[in-house]
Amino acid sequence: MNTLVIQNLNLVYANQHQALRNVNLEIGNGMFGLLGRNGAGKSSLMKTITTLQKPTSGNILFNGIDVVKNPLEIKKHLGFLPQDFGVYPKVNAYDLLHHIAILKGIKDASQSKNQILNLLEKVNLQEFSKKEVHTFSGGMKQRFGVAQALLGNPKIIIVDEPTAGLDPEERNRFNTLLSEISEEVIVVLSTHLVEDVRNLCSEMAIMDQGEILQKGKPKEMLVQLQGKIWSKKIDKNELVNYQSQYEIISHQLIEKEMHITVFSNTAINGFEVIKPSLEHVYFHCLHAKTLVS
Ligand SMILES: Nc1ncnc2c1ncn2[C@@H]1O[C@H](COP(=O)(O)OP(=O)(O)OP(=O)(O)O)[C@@H](O)[C@H]1O
Repeated sequence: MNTLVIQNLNLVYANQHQALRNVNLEIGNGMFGLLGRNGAGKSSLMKTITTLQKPTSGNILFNGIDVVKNPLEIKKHLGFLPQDFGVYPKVNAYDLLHHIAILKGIKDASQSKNQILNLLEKVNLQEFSKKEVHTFSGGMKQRFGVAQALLGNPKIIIVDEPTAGLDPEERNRFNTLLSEISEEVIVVLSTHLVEDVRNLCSEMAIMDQGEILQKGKPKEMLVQLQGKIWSKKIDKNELVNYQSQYEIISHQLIEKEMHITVFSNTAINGFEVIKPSLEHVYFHCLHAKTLVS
């Protein structure tokens, strides 16, 4: 079992913007979802875990070793799929993986060749090994990104917003691949898509303005909202009125009719109770934060 322990992590950028505020997390093998809107601090946390940048204070322990002091300890076990995965133009998939294998310290030529061929098969790109990577579709590039992240048999894989820009079919294929590889390694998935977390992750954290607002198992978070989510169809002109009275966690126009979803510990006249979803957990969590601050 691998472990990633993050303790009291703070990050203040040179312009004095505090991107991480006292972050504490414990992550084991499997898929961990880090959910937050744009600017929440997810990439800042990912880059700090991968040691691309140093935190202002706090600790990161990978399998018990302090990686801020010993960055190599995580780097040699790390696969990283960053948000903007740049590729060199005019280089085919096989050659680019070969180049990355050398950068990762895989020196043995036959070992490198075997790994590359296996990985191309795993991500279903074996037919395209001689095709230039910059000509790949978005989904193919992301799968190529997974292949490069898996080179060298990492114990921890960090993926930052991996499904942005993928069509639904590519997203499904990509997500299936991620969940297959997560059984024996840690996969940290940063995303603003609740759906990806719901489908894939057994543990999650919700982040906003550099802080972890809530963490745990999605299933348990859903149980906590049982019997507290209420829905009603209203006239859209009444929305402001309802907003002043209730904690509206979402409103949606469905076939020109306004449906509101409200958090309430007790029954509300005229509303029907509905089954909580992870979207409700997320929006309630963000809303509760706005009420406190
Ligand atoms: N190098 C930097 N210097 C100063 N501020 C930064 C730097 N990088 C990020 N920020 C700021 O820190 C905050 C968190 O950014 P970060 O990229 O970590 O968020 P995010 O959750 O990954 O969002 P996104 O999905 O949009 O990338 C933002 O307000 C951003 O503008």
